[in-house]
Amino acid sequence: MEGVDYLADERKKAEFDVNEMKIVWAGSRHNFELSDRISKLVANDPGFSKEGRTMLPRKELFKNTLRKATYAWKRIIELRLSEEEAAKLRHFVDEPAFTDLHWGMFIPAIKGQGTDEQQKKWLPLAYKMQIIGCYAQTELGHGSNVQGLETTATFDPQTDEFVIHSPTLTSSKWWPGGLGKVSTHAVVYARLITNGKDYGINGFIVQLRSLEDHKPLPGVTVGDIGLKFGNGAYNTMDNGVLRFDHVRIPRDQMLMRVSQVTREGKYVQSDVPRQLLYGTMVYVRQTIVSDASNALSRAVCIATRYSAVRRQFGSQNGGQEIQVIDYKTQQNRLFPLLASAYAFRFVGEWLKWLYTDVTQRLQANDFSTLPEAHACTAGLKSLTTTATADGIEECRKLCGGHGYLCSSGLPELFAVYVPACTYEGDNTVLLLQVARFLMKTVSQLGSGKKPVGTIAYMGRIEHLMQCRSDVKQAKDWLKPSAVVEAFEARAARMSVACAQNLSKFDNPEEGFAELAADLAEAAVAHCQLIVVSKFIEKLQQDIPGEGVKQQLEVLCGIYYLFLLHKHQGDFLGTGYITSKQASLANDQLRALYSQLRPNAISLVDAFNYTDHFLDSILGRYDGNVYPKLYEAAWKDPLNQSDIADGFHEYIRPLLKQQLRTARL
Ligand SMILES: CCCCCCCC/C=C\CCCCCC(=O)SCCNC(=O)CCNC(=O)[C@H](O)C(C)(C)COP(=O)(O)OP(=O)(O)OC[C@H]1O[C@@H](n2cnc3c(N)ncnc32)[C@H](O)[C@@H]1OP(=O)(O)O
Ligand SMILES: Cc1cc2nc3c(=O)[nH]c(=O)nc-3n(C[C@H](O)[C@H](O)[C@H](O)COP(=O)(O)OP(=O)(O)OC[C@H]3O[C@@H](n4cnc5c(N)ncnc54)[C@H](O)[C@@H]3O)c2cc1C
Repeated sequence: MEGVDYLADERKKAEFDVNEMKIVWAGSRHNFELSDRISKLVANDPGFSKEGRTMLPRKELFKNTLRKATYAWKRIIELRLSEEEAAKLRHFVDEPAFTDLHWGMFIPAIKGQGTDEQQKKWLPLAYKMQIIGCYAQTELGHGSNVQGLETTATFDPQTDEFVIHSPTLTSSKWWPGGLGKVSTHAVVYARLITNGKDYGINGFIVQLRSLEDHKPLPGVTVGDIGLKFGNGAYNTMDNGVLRFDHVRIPRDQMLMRVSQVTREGKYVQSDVPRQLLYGTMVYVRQTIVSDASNALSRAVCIATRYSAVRRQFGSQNGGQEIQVIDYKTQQNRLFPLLASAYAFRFVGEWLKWLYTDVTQRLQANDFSTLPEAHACTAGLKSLTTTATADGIEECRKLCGGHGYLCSSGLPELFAVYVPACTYEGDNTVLLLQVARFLMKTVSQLGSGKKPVGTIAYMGRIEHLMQCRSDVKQAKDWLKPSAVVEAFEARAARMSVACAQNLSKFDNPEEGFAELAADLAEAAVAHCQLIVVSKFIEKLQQDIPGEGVKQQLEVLCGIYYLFLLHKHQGDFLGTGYITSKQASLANDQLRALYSQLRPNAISLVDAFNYTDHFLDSILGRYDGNVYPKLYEAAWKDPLNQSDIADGFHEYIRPLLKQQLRTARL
């Protein structure tokens, strides 16, 4: 029945002020009002309808995305939206498109690596979308190993130009989003060669297509790399292939903030570290961490609402069956994901602060916090995207059979999200970067260099190596100091154990390769410590709203106790806790599930998602699942006629043959 709220009883159970929680989730009242206004604007505009998206063949799907992206731009101009509002609008349109890379990577690359003059020339064109750009780094042969890229940019002093060339098949650019069919320009990463010497990778702005007829320019071969995982999903994006045959660009199209080539062809390295060339990746990894909470909360919202609607078994005296959300096994799979969504939200907020801080320092030529920023963005990108991708899939399973339907919204969400574990740095490769940072920190202990920031705990290494948990009863696990020390001791001990094992190798690189799996685990322990600490720090702030802080405390407890339970081996193996204390942690975790249960629906309502954004019958705000599932089935193209296309060609002859066989 339309207009009935099937989840109303659940909503009445809430023990906190949901409107205040919406503000905590959004980060501020301003952010809440912005998201609320723009998400409704998008939801109410038929131009942004998602109807039938998963059924479209690739060409139509892609054209539909072009239409939507252009329509979004039209609305942005008509409504005179600010940059912040425009970014929100693109977010709520909720369809991967070339504009993600134009705004999310092409522009940041020019801002981060271009000189003032280069920014003055290129940014206004990009801001008005008079040129459309992408980020062309990865090649067919190399993605993770950026130093192994093969595209060359050779300086020709005769003409004051660079010659961009793809010398091998494996040097073909491969994967850049927006490249295949749309971009007119790219920031291309290539080996800079001048006076016969190879100076390694640098970025270059290269025009790819005519601004008149969109044809590839002479010497440029460009196209789409083909269909990707999932129906619809990321196939709205034109990930591309690109080859250069001695394409010439003016010298001033080399991005010259980090290093320059003079008119005479002399290579000049400025006093900023070369690692700034990787700055766009640091920026995007930070945005990916913030985005993880968006994707996970969507899946959790769907699975939580559906778990309250769905009933199986346990009817007594003809009464209703049990809501599946009341099964402890369902809670043990679902509630830690709900808690993780909140945890990732807060660590994302903190990472944004860290990124802003490091950017301001870089502008003042203070490069001291860059290694930590790199380790934090790489590690948290890896941790949050892995947990989110796995979490979305778990939510699909939590919805039983109906979760497998595209109309649940979960298959598409998973297909769109899962490449986040690979793009912007493969998650294992990124963990190994964190491990290098940890090993460097351990090796410098005792040298007088005091570890600071997220690694400050290593400064208390002697204590952390020998302390023991003093938890005596389950509720002791609610003390923040007990928890932080447990996660610090585990991370410190795992790092020190790796460092000790590494010291047994004559060649440190050989040791690093041999111990890589242990090192990656130590990196995970360090990153989990960051997330737990930032959640606990959040709770130390003044949080208004009746019951809001209490709910966040429950979520925080579930987040760390679930991790403690899942990684019990680490905590027990490093000798910080006893098996009795591990069991008490589990008792406390179960108690927290019971406290969370009446608030579960309101905690997902606090995400403030419109039904348009969720795009899920199982996650509908009103819980009116069954009639809508039934209705949706009849919209499938297969149901346009009672008799299937192909009946006369295939089914009928088959039936006839069976008839003949039966008569034999
Ligand atoms: C507002 C809207 C936002 C919307 C969001 C926009 C985004 C849209 C979303 C999705 C679309 C999809 C986008 C996907 C785009 C891409 O995938 S682009 C391609 C990304 N590629 C990678 O991430 C490659 C991964 N590889 C690397 O990062 C590195 O090459 C490596 C770190 C693995 C290199 O290893 P290695 O060769 O050992 O390093 P070196 O180059 O020798 O450098 C060593 C030193 O440099 C330090 N370092 C490394 N990376 C960084 C960095 N990023 N920043 C700072 N420092 C770095 C490293 O720690 C070493 O330092 P030490 O020498 O001091 O130890
Ligand atoms: C949807 C999508 C969009 C993308 N968009 C862009 C874009 O816009 N622009 C762009 O330039 N690129 C883009 N990429 C490319 C992406 O950045 C790379 O695919 C990514 O960096 C991983 O590199 P790779 O493919 O070389 O993986 P590989 O490095 O080949 O990884 C293969 C396997 O080897 C392992 N491995 C590799 N090196 C090591 C090591 N040192 N130690 C241990 N294990 C290792 C990995 O863990 C992985 O399991 C995109 C990719 C995808 C999937």
